[in-house]
Amino acid sequence: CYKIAQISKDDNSQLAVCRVLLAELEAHKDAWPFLTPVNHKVILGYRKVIKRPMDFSTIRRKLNNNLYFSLETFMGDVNLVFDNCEKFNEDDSEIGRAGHNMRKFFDELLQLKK
Ligand SMILES: Cn1cc(C(=O)NCCN2CCCC2)ccc1=O
Repeated sequence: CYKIAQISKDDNSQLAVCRVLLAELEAHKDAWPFLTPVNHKVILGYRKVIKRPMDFSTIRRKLNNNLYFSLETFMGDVNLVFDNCEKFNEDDSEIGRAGHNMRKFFDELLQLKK
């Protein structure tokens, strides 16, 4: 029984870390391109180019619906946001730079939480 309790406690503490990390990402000044899903009706070509769209509001919903089982699965979706951004935007563009800044910020957050 103790072992089962121990596993679930770790998951809960890991998920608590995910909530803190997501709140810090959402609060960053360069988070604006990533707060809501990219509107592919407005951003031409996005649906064709980006096979797995992801954004912070979707991550928030998945976290609230208990769809992340570990810090690793949460990190997979956060990195997907930044990988999509690099694929679709020039590095030397406002959104491209925001994506690089946010990825650096996230990597630094993870170092602190270790
Ligand atoms: C991540 N990403 C975002 C966009 C974008 O334009 N987002 C809308 C941003 N607007 C700001 C106020 C309302 C919405 C385009 C390409 C892309 O890769």
